[in-house]
Amino acid sequence: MRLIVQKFGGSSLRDAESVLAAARKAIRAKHAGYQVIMVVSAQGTTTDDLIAKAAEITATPSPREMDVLLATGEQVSIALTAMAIQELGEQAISFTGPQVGILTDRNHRKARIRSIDIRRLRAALDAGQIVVLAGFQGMTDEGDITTLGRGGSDTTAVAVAAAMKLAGYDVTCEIYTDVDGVYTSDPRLVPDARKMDAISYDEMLEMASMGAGVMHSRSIEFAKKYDVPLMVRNARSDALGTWILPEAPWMSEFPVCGAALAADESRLVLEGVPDRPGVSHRIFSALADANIAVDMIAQSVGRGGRATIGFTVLNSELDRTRKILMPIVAEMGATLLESGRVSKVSVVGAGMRTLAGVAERMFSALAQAGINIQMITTGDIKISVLVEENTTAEEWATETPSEPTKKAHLEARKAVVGRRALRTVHDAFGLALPRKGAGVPAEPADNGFRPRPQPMVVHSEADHEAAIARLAGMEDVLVSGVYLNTEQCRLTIHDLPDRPGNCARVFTAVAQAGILVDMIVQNIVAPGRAELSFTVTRRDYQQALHCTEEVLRSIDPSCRVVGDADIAVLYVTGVGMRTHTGVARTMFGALAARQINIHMINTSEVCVAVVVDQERGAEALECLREAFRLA
Ligand SMILES: Nc1ncnc2c1ncn2[C@@H]1O[C@H](COP(=O)(O)OP(=O)(O)O)[C@@H](O)[C@H]1O
Ligand SMILES: N[C@@H](CC(=O)OP(=O)(O)O)C(=O)O
Repeated sequence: MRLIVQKFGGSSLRDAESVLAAARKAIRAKHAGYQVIMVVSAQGTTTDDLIAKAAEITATPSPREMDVLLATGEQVSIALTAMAIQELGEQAISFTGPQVGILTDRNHRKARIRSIDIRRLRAALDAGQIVVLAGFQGMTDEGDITTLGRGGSDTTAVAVAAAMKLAGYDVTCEIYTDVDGVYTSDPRLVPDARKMDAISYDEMLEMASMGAGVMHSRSIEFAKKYDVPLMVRNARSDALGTWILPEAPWMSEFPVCGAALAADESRLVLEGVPDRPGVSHRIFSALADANIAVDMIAQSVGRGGRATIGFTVLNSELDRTRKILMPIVAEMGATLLESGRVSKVSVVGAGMRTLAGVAERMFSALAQAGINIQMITTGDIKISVLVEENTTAEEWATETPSEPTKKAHLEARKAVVGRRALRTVHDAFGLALPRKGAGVPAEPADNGFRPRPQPMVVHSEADHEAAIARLAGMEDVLVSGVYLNTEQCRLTIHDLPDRPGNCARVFTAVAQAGILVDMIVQNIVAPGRAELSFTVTRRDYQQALHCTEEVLRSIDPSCRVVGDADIAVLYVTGVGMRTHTGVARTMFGALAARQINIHMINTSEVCVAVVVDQERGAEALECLREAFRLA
C-alpha cells in the first residue's frame, strides 16, 4: 500500500485557515490513493511561548515538567487538525506520541527515539482514517512524556516513515513548511538564495547541523539510514519542493551547494592543555557524559608540551559546559577562556572532496569584506568559520519583525556580522546563479505528488538487513566505516598574525599551485596570533611547503611553517557523528587506552577525523574498528 507521511511545521499551522489548508492537502493525498499520516507541530510560536511561560515561574524548571508542558503544544495541533479533516468530510483520528508507542530514552528535552510500535497506526489506516500524529514527543519505558529537541517533529515524521517502510509500506515523506524547499541559504537572510531541486542526504545533514533550520538534522539521519524518500515543500502551494536523495554523480560538479549560519553558539578555548594521550578524551568524554554536543573542535599542534583546544557549544549549554570543565581545567593546570558572541558560517558541498580552491575562495571573499576569522574547521564536505559578533544592540534593534516570529529566526537576525559573512560566501560561490540542481524552473505539480527520482546508490541486501536489525535502537548511531590515510602530510603555521586576509593569502598561494587541501584547523592561540594547520597529499607536500614559506615572507617574516610528513589521518564515518556525543567519546577513549596521541581533530555530522603519528596509524585503525565493532 502506498503511504504518505506529511509533516506540517508550526509555521504552516499558525491559525484556523492554515490548519484547514493542511487538512485539505492530506485529504487530496487520500483521494489520490494514498494512506495518509500527518505529523503536526505546535502552532506558530507556541513552543517559544510555553518556554517563556515556564521562565516566568522559574529559571531552572525541571526537565521532566518542561516536557509535560512543551508536549501540550502538539496536542492542541493534533486535535484541531483532526477536527478540520472531519469538518471537510473525511475520517481522521489524532494520536499523541505515547499513544502510538513512540518510546525514547530518558533524556528530557532532547530524547532520542528507541522504537515505534506501529500497530495502532496500521489499524487506524486500515480503518480508512487519516492519522494525525503529534510530532516532537514520545515517552520513556516508565511512561514519562519526553520531547525530542527543538525542531524535533521532522524527526518524528521521518522516523514514523522509516518504521512504516520497514513494515512493508511504500512510503514517501513530505515536510511542509513556509518556503518552497531547501534553498542555497536561508531565504530570510539571503534574499537571492535559490531553491534546490535536489540535495544529497549528507549535504542536507551538514546544512541542517550547520544551522539550516528548515530541517532537523536528526531527521536526515533516519532518512539516510532507512532510505526514506523525502521532499521539503511549501504548505501554501503545489510547487514541487526539494528532494533529499542519495548522492548522485552530478552533485560533485559543484564545489558548494549551500551556505548556512548558526548564531546560537559560544566559543570556548582551553589554553595550556598538556599535549599527551588521553587529554582530549578526558575533556570531551566529560561533556559527552552530560550529553553536551560539542560542535567545532580545533585542537592546535602542541608546543613545549602544551596545546590549545578551541571548541563551540550551543549557547544554551554554556553554563553547564563551564561547570563541568572548571575542575578538569584546574587539575590540568590549563585555563578556560570564553569569546564574546560568535556566529558560525559554513559552506557545504559534495564537490569539495575533489575540487581544489574552496577554502581559498571562501577566505578571500571574507577577507575582501573585512571579516576576520576566529576559528576554522573542515569536514569531508564542509568548511566552517567562526566570526565575532561585535554589533551593538541598536544595530539589530531595527531588524525586529512586526509579526510573531520564532525565537530561532530572531537570533539569526541579530547576527549582523554573521549575516554579512553568509551573504559574502553565498555570492563568492555564485549560489544565486542558475545551475543544475538549483535553477531549473519549478515543474508543474502533478496533482501535488511525484515519485522520487531513482536512487542513484543501490543499497545491498546486507545493508537492508542491518537496518532492520537496528530498528530496535532506531536512533542509535550508525558508524559505517573507519579509514586510515597515510598519504597526507601536515603543515602548521605558528604565530600567524590574526588579521583578515592572512588565511586567504595562504590558501590562495596553495590553490594557485593546484593543490587540494584536506583538513584545515585554525585556532587563535595567543592574543593577535593564530595557529593554522592543514593537510595535503604527500605528492603535493614539498610544493605546498615551498609556496607557504614564500607567502609567509610577505605576510610576516617572523612566522614560520613547520611540516610533518609522518602523520596518519583516521576517519570515522557515518551519520549523526556530532550530535551523538558518544562517537567522539568512543573514538578518543579507544585511542587514549592505547596511549595514541591526537594531534588534530575535525568533526562534522558525517565524519570525525583525527591526525596521529604515522607509526601508530595501523594500530589506531585496528583499535577504532574494534571500538566501533566493525569487521
Ligand atoms: N537552506 C534553507 N532553505 C530553506 N529554508 C531555510 C534554510 N535555512 C533556514 N531556513 C529557514 O527555515 C524556515 C522553516 O523552518 P521553521 O520556521 O522551523 O519551519 P516549520 O515551522 O515548518 O518547522 C524557513 O522559513 C527559512 O527561513
Ligand atoms: N514545536 C517544536 C517542534 C517542531 O518541530 O516545531 P517546527 O516543526 O515548527 O519547527 C518546536 O518548536 O521546536
